[in-house]
Amino acid sequence: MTPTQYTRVKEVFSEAIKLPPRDRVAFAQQQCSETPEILTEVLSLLKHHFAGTVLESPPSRPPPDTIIAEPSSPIDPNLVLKDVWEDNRQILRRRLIAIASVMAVLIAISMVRLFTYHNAVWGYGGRIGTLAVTVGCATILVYKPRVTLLQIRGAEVMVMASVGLLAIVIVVRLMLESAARQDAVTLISVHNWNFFVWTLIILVYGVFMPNTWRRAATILIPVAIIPGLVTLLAIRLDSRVGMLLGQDEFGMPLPVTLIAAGVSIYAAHLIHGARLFAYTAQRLAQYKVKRFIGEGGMGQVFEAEHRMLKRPCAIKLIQPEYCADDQALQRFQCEVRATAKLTHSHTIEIYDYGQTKDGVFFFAMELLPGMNLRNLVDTTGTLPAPRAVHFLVQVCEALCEAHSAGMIHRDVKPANIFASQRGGIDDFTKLLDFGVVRELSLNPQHSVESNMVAGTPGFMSPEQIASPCDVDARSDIYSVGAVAYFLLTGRPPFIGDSPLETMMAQVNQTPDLPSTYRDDIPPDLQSVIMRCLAKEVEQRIAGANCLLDELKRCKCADRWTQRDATTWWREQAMKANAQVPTL
Ligand SMILES: Nc1ncnc2c1ncn2[C@@H]1O[C@H](COP(=O)(O)OP(=O)(O)OP(=O)(O)O)[C@@H](O)[C@H]1O
Repeated sequence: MTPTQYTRVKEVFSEAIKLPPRDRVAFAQQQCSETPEILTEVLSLLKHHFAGTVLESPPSRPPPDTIIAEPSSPIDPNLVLKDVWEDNRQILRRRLIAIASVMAVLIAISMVRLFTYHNAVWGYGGRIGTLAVTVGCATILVYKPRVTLLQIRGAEVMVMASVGLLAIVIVVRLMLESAARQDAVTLISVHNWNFFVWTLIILVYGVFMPNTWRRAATILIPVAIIPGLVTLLAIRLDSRVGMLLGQDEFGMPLPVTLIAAGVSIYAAHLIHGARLFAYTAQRLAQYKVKRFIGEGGMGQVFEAEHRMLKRPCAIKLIQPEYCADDQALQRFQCEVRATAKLTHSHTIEIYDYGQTKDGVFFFAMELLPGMNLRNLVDTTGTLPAPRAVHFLVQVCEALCEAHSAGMIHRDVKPANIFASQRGGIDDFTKLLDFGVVRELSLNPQHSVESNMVAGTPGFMSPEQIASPCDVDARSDIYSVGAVAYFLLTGRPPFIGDSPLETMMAQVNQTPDLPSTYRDDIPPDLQSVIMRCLAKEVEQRIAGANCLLDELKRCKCADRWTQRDATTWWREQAMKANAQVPTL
């Protein structure tokens, strides 16, 4: 189906569900009498709607001033997913068609040159093969707009690998021929050309293909090594290559391809950021996007302001690459709906959410001044016990509400707890990122995440790893214990060489006492933390309410006062100001 057809499906479905149930099918049939594929899609959605499996309309709090382009239409998450997948797949598809076509033209030109100037026939086999691959991939992509993302990535690998292989074969062959003729001048220029062409490929790929810097690095660093390997291969096949190359007065070329890879990775990072910024600014018409705050596992966060209300806010949107992943989108929607149901002052407040006409899903939340507890510990070191308890108490208060509403956070970790300054109160804590939350009331069959290991290894409970279907509120208690451990010692209870090793340790090993790493930890607080970290859920502190009581009973509770907090934040501000260079 084309994007236009999906838009039509959405329109008919949105209109149909405004009618009484008995009239909906007839309405859809009448609207789509000439387009059976649209009718099938609409009827299928209506069927699910009857069966109650379409996700319910969120949220209970606050009634968001939704900025969907057509406010009267209800959001249908199924259609959002389809729109977004379609959008991103099409961008990648079009780019690859362009790349494959350019490659095909270049190969065709080289074939003509080969024939005209050298009258040679030896190079045709490889060129014809590569031409077939590039033209074949481009043709399939042109005539099959519904290819999956995986198929597009497969085509990308085929095009790049075939062209790369052709280039390697040509260069090695030319080098060996030059060596056999003792032609140092040609050999050196082929060698330099080889580096030049790969440098060009790396730069073009970095600028042209939309990538995060990580993905660009994964692809481009190995590619940057190829020309060096090609030279080594030629030397290995004929030692005269090495001797003749030694005559190059300027010596081996600088590792230009590695430099180009570095530049490309940086460019990919800048372009990615700029693209996102423009993407956000252009699509979120009711918001003025001010600056990029940061990026998490699946979304970017921007500081913005509502144009009419002039209210500052933070906007989170799903990364375009993740739009191809239905589970990521469902997680994103789940986060908004779950968070919007909670009203506690220590839970982040959602102002607004929606999707734009072209399918970008986002939500606006309160903008928090301050920093998350991960950054707090990383920049200023471990916390005094009273301050750690001060934060933990507020986290437990937020969790009490979530748990009593049947929600488990499942990703309580320092990066998801914000130490902010709200309403004149310093160290006011906010719990964020209900991204992997699971609503207990949901039928597990309908819960997208229930059967998956989700969370952050250093702070996950053993049962979250061993039997993700069976987690209950006590899993969050374990994570709060791990957060407490981190705040006091600067490290989570287990650190493995890999995420898997950390998860295995969560399941099988007993953590060291926090006092192993720091000797001023109050014994009563240490005992609470260790009971949170019990492997057996039955031996763990039973719930957020109980943990709240236990924390409040610790001798150091209430020893961190507002005055302490204000002094701390003032000192931080002074330090930050002192670091600003004066002219
Ligand atoms: N409401 C907000 N106000 C100010 N900064 C925020 C807000 N929400 C998130 N941030 C910051 O934006 C950055 C990205 O946040 P995000 O929640 O996307 O990722 P994360 O929590 O670091 O990672 P992950 O989502 O993978 O767990 C973080 O530095 C976070 O502290």
